[in-house]
Amino acid sequence: MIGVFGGTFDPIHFGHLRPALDVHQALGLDELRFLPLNSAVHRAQPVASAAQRLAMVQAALAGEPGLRADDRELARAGPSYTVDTLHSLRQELGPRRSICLLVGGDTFNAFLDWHRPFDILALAHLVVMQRPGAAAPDDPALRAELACRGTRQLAALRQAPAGRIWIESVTQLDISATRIRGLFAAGRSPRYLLPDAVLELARREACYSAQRGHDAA
Ligand SMILES: Nc1ncnc2c1ncn2[C@@H]1O[C@H](COP(=O)(O)OP(=O)(O)OP(=O)(O)O)[C@@H](O)[C@H]1O
Ligand SMILES: O=C(O)c1ccc[n+]([C@@H]2O[C@H](COP(=O)([O-])O)[C@@H](O)[C@H]2O)c1
Repeated sequence: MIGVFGGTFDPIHFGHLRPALDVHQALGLDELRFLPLNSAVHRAQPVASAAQRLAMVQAALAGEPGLRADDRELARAGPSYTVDTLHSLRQELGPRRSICLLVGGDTFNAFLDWHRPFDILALAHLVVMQRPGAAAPDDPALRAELACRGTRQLAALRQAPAGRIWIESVTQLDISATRIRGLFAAGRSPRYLLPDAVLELARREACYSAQRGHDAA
């Protein structure tokens, strides 16, 4: 099984990395790929450049077997729709391999508003990185999908290439990229919220200096 974790990663931080490693280990994934988006379809555009965000993801994953960066969204012009990314991955991996799309709990709650969500579910399983003890989603349509597609059997994820929903309780770290950019912009250190190698790269490249930050507090 292959895991796919898309994000803005502006910058990548421990709130992405630890839950993703929890999922990697819990599901016994062969590989987990991190895909920085190019052009966001649902939020403000990133502050750091595509090359900088990719370099930060690569620095964060260096030396961790089974985790790697995948730059296919950056190589594709136009909006980074997840359905297009999964089509591209299917071409690479073939129709039978299980693909697990990792999403944070908050992101999952808005999943039915994504571009062609049911095509996404035809291409991949959804793995929701949930806060331990979190409530079920509010949206009745999403609850209905969860009721029929949800599984606690790993074999169900392995047997079908796509279409199931798995909820995984993960380490909860109250860290966001917005807060990290805010600390940079305020001239304060975000150390211990993200890997040192990412921090050094962000400093060296001045990715989030006060002048560049859109959302500096
Ligand atoms: N602390 C966290 N714990 C668990 N999941 C997270 C955490 N932060 C982000 N995620 C999830 O990681 C994915 C990518 O998130 P993203 O790159 O937008 O990071 P972010 O910190 O939320 O960024 P920003 O603050 O710029 O919105 C999303 O599915 C999101 O739900
Ligand atoms: O394809 C879509 O319609 C879509 C809508 C919202 C979010 N996504 C993807 O979800 C991932 C997490 O988004 P974000 O904003 O939390 O970084 C990222 O890979 C986005 O491209 C995708």
